[in-house]
Amino acid sequence: MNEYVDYIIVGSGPAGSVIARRLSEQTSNSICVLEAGQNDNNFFIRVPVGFVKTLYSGKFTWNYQTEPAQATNNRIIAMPQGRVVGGSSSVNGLVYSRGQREDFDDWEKLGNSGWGYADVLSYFKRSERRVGECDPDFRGLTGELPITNPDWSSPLCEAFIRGCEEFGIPRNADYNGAEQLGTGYFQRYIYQNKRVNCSDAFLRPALKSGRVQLKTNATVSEILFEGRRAIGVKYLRNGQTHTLYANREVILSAGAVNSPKILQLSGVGPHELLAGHGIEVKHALAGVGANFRDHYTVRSISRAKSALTLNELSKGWRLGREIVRWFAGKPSILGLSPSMVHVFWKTRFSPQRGDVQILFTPASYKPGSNYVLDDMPGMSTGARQQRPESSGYVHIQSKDPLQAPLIQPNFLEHELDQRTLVEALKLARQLMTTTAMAPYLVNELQPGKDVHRDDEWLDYARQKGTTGYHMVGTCKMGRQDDPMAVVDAQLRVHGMENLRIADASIMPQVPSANTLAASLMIGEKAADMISAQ
Ligand SMILES: Cc1cc2nc3c(=O)[nH]c(=O)nc-3n(C[C@H](O)[C@H](O)[C@H](O)COP(=O)(O)OP(=O)(O)OC[C@H]3O[C@@H](n4cnc5c(N)ncnc54)[C@H](O)[C@@H]3O)c2cc1C
Repeated sequence: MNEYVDYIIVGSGPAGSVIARRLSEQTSNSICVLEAGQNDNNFFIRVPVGFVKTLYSGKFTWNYQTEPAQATNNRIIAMPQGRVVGGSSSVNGLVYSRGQREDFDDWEKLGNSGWGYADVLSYFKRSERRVGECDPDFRGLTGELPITNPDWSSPLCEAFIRGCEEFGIPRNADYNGAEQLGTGYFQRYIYQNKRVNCSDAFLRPALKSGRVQLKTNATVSEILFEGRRAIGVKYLRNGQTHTLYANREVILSAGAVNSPKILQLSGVGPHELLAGHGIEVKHALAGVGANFRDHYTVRSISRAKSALTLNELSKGWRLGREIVRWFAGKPSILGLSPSMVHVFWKTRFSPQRGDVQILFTPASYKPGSNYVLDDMPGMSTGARQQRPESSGYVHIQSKDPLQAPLIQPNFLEHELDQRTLVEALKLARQLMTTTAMAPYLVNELQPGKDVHRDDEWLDYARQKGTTGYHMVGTCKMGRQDDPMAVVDAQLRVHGMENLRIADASIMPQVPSANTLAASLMIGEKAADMISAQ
C-alpha cells in the first residue's frame, strides 16, 4: 500500500525542524520528517563540551572531507556535518550569530525580493528567546530557542576584551543587535548548562501535535517526479528501500552538502555531471552543487601564565569539581561553547564594513588532534574572513546514494581571501600582545616568532587552516535568468513543481557570521511561504 502525507521534509536540522514546527501550528496538514541519522538522546549531545566526543566519533556525523587543493597545500580537510536528529545543531559550536544587515540587503539586491534585512528581521526574532541584555527592536523575547550569555568567564577572556578596547575595538553588548562591530562574549543556545538543539526547541514539541511524524535512520536516496512535479521520495531504512508520497510538496532541508547531492541523484543538476554518471537528466540546472562557501579558519596558539586555562581545568581533580558543578546547575566549564570571545572587525580591504571575525578561547588543542586539550596552559585565537570570494562545489561521485560526494571548497583561491585572512591573523596577534594581555602571555607557540612577513603568514594559513563548518550556497537562491540559480525567492526549485529547498544551501552568499541563525531564519520564512500557498 502506498504511503501518503501532505508534506515531506528531508532532514531534521535547524531549517527542517522549524518548518515542521510552524507547519504543524499554521496548518492541519500531515507532515513527515525523514532523517538519515539516529535520535539525539545521547548525553554528550546535551553537555555543551560533549561536542569533542560527538563531532568525530562517526556516530552522529557525516564524516565528509575535502578534495586536496593547491591553495591549501594539497591537504585533505575533514568537514564533518551533523547526521542526527537536530542536524548540525546537535554537534556544533553553539554560537548564535546572525550577520550584518548588509548581508541580507545584498541577497535582495541579487534579485531575491523579500530577503532584505527589514524583511528577515522578524523571522530571526520569531525563533529566539533572548535571555539577557538586548534591544527588543532587534531581538526576540518569546521564541523557542533560548539565547544566553555565558555564566562562566576567565580573567584571560576579560583581559583579551580589555586589550581589544585598548586597541580601539569597542565592547559591544549585543553583536546581534543594531551593530555587529566590536568585541564581547558569544551568545549561545545553552540553557541551564545544557545544549538546546533545534529538535528540543522546534521538532520534538511539534511531534506532540500528532500531525508530524519523524522517521530516523531514513536516508532519502531520490526524489520521485511525474514530469516536472515532485510527487514523493525514495528512502533507505534498515537495508530496505521505501517510497513515501507527498500530496503537496517535498521540502529539501538536508543541508549544504546533501541537498545538492539528493537533487543530483534525482536527475536535477549539471547536465554533464549527471550524464557522466548515467543518471537520466530530468532537468538540467547548472548551479546545483556550485557556489560552495565556508569560512576558512586559522588558529594561533599561545602559552598562558598567571591564570588557569581550560587545559588545566579539564584534568584530574579540577575536572571532577567541574563535573559536580555542571550536575548541580552551577557555572562550569562543561557548559561552555568552544569559542568564548568574539571580535568583529574590519581590515584595510573593507574600511566601511566588518570583514573579519576573530575568536578567542582560554584553551588550546594539541597540534593535529581533534579537540584534545593541550597539557600546558594555553589559549588560542581563530581568524577568518567573513565574506570569502573563493567558491567551490559538491558533486556526486556515482549513482550510489550512500557514497560521499566530492567536496572541493577551493579555500584561499581568491587573492582577496588570502590578503584579508593574513590581515586577520596579524590582527589576532596584535590583540594577544596588548598591555592588558601582558600579565598572562608567555609567548606565541603557533605560528611563533619566525612568522612575520605576509607571505609567511599566508604559508601558515595554507598549512593550518581548516573548515569554519559554515557550508552554504550550493543551491543558491536567485532569479530565473541567473543560470546558476537553483531556487527562486519563494525557495521553489526553478523549472520544477512542488519542490522547495529550505536550508543553508540556498544562501546566495555566506553571511558575515556563523550560519545556524540564518539557516533557522530561512526555515521560518519558508514555513510562512509554504503555508500561504
Ligand atoms: C562542527 C560544526 C560546528 C558549527 N558551529 C556553529 C556555531 O557555533 N554557530 C553557528 O551558527 N553555526 C555553526 N555551524 C553551522 C550550523 O550548524 C549550520 O549552518 C546549520 O546547522 C545548517 O542547518 P541546515 O538546516 O541547513 O542543515 P543541517 O544542520 O546540515 O541538517 C541537515 C539534516 O539533514 C539530514 N540529511 C542529510 N541528508 C539526508 C538524506 N539523504 N536523507 C535524510 N536526511 C538527510 C542530516 O543528517 C541532518 O540532520 C557548525 C556546524 C558544524 C558541523
